[in-house]
Amino acid sequence: MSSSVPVIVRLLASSVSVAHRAGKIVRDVMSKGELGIIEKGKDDYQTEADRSAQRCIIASLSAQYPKLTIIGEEESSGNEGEIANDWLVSEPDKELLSLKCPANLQSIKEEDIVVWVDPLDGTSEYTQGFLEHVTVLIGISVNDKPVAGVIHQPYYKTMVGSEKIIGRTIWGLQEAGVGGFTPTPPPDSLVITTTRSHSNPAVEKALQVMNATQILRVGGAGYKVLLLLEGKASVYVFASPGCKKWDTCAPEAVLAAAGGKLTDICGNFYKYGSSVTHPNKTGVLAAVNNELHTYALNRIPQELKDILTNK
Ligand SMILES: Nc1ncnc2c1ncn2[C@@H]1O[C@H](COP(=O)(O)O)[C@@H](OP(=O)(O)O)[C@H]1O
Ligand SMILES: [Mg+2]
Ligand SMILES: [Mg+2]
Ligand SMILES: [Mg+2]
Repeated sequence: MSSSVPVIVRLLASSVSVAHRAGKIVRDVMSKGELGIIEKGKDDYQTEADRSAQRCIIASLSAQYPKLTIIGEEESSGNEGEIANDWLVSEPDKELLSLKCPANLQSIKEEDIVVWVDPLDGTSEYTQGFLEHVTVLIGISVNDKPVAGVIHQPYYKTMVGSEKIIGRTIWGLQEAGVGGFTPTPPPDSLVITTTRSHSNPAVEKALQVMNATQILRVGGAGYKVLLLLEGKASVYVFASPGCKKWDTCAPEAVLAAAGGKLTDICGNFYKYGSSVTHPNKTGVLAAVNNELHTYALNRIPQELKDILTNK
């Protein structure tokens, strides 16, 4: 049956299942307590959870979709050996298989798709115990544009009767919409979200000029976009390089499917083709709708935009 489902929809359904599995790996590494932290650069860490979750996601997706281009945040050491069988996920999420595929994506082939994987977004927060901020991100792009994405939150708790369910998976597909959560309108006053662990004077300058009633400093691009989707903040501002394509691909896709917009701080969209450079050098500006995006864009001083674009 699934072969009659367009590849974009199948891939999204598979990504939902595999993100769920990767989330369990993230929790298991934490409960074992051996994080295996490696410092990749200044304020830039990798743990056993980042490495293992990425292996699970890439092995599972490439086994089922061998012609995809998959780009993951973590470098592979090349001598990791066989992957555990229970890390290989092959069942797509059944409900998502019935999603209506937008007409322009129906005949897209595997080889036309670039997948951006952030196995653990919010690593600083993970190591410091801010576990709600942690997400697993799988972004699906076609012709440079994020068209679908998954944001999985491994530590989100829901009560179903007296039973506690851990983890949730939010997804979005261009034109088809979003799922896995209840979209909520933005707050009445301007609430901004930004980095918790990577601030600098340019980031602070861009926040000062916004005239916000509240600033929520949280970890991860995925979690910040979740705050937008759930009506806790209306704008995400990060006037600094540091985020990469794997940080923004899935969040941009889900936010766009919900009616929002994610660009750089000059208002330009990033491109997600296989040959682009990884850093989002000109920062991140995201909002729940076009009006708030334009408001924030106009407030950012030209001087800051010039610094980030090296003018
Ligand atoms: N100055 C910087 N150096 C390295 N990574 C940065 C960075 N600024 C942002 N990032 C990356 O962008 C993501 C969101 O950052 P933040 O939480 O500060 O908003 C994080 O992804 P990872 O946790 O997946 O590495 C973080 O590492
Ligand atoms: Mg990282
Ligand atoms: Mg990240
Ligand atoms: Mg990461």
